[in-house]
Amino acid sequence: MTQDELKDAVAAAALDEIRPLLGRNVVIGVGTGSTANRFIDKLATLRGDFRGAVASSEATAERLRGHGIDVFELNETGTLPVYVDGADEVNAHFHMIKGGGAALTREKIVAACSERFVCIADASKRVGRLGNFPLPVEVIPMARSYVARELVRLGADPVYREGVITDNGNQILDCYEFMIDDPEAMEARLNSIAGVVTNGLFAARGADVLLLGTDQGVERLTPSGE
Ligand SMILES: O=C(CO)[C@H](O)[C@H](O)COP(=O)(O)O
Repeated sequence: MTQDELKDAVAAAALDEIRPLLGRNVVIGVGTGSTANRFIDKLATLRGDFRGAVASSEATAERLRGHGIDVFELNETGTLPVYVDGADEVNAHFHMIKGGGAALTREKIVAACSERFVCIADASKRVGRLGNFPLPVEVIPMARSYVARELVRLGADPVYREGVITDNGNQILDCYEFMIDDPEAMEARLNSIAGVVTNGLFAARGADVLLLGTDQGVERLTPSGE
């Protein structure tokens, strides 16, 4: 199967995963990226079965609205039952690198506010150790050079993602050559650098369900193996 077919398969599986959670008053969290987009397109078929969605990016909000799905501000909704999103890498502990699409901050906020994180990913995203994919760090623009120097001190090779402004008006440094042995500790360490808004490690709050697209079908995996 092609990578696009695998993305389609996990998007369809996510629909089955969330269907029992839906209801007239239910608002769900929706992520960003090409896999999430496929999920959004399929979600449109369930439009009458739930109230609407909180989007993790302006692009996602626009796509949802394009399908006639109501988009809510997170401040209006309280805790969400489920958040569905892709990942750039995911390890055996369901820790992830995210933010390839520069939406990491809002993704982390919506994930934090959701009872369950359903990660949808094709098999190429599964890794033993996080870090082959360059780790994105969102920074306040005036702090970019300072944060880059701090990242070098930590062993990374940060590269400014030129021309990209996040939905929050900030900039992105992508950390190359940065293999991560302890994702939780590194997530906290990076967040302690002045000027860092968020980093793309989702470890303190990883995925609760991983729907992994493989040539043999979609595997449904949970940290406990249930
Ligand atoms: O974190 C993200 C966007 O900020 C995406 O979830 C991640 O980049 C995966 O994207 P795709 O589904 O296109 O491979």
